[in-house]
Amino acid sequence: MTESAPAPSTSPATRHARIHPSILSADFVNLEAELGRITEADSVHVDIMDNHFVPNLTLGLPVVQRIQQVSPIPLDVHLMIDEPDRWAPGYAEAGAASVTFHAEAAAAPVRLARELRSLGSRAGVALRPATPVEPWLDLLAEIDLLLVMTVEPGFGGQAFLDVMLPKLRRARTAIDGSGAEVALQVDGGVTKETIVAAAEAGADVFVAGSSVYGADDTAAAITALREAARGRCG
Ligand SMILES: O=C(CO)[C@@H](O)[C@H](O)COP(=O)(O)O
Ligand SMILES: [Fe+2]
Repeated sequence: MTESAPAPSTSPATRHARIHPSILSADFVNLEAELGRITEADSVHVDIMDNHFVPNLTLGLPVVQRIQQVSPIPLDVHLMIDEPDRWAPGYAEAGAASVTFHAEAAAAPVRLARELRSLGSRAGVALRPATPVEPWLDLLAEIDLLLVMTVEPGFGGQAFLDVMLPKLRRARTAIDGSGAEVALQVDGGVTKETIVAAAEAGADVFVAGSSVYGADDTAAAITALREAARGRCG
């Protein structure tokens, strides 16, 4: 593992909110400076979109390799791409702390998760809003992160889908019951208001794009998110 942030905990007593700003809302022409605005964060969330799995195109492996070289904080890569079985291992080889692929796109998710772990990354599985979590609850031992999308993937700046809260609660109950160390991440529409309900539903890792990069004081925005979630995770 390359991540220096604390490992996720399944104990409510020790679980704490981790804030992962998404550079999807950053200025892509000034990425190094934009990374310097989020040094308070636990990880930087990097959204990879291929214009096939989602109707948007962002950046790819060469840019992530370069970000990895200059980033002061670990990389949390979110792959919104077809054929993750083929492409995801490259991001682990680049040194990403975690690599998350979509359940809907993976041909052999368990094999892929094992490969990512063998390359030194945490392995994450992401679920679109309409994808049930139940099939994954028997596979928690095979993954390190479960991402419950709280918007349809593809774009920043959308509203948080609070209809995802029951799914988060079911995932939290299963994670706690499994004994597996699996982080429960939410991504999409996270603000200092919506983070409260997400944390109370059991999420402990929070991706925030526009609510961090849209703020003049990004450090204060990160702190406000962490404070809003504090004591509510689990
Ligand atoms: O994966 C995605 C969008 O598909 C996200 O990571 C967005 O970047 C979140 O942006 P906000 O909803 O926080 O603005
Ligand atoms: Fe994302």
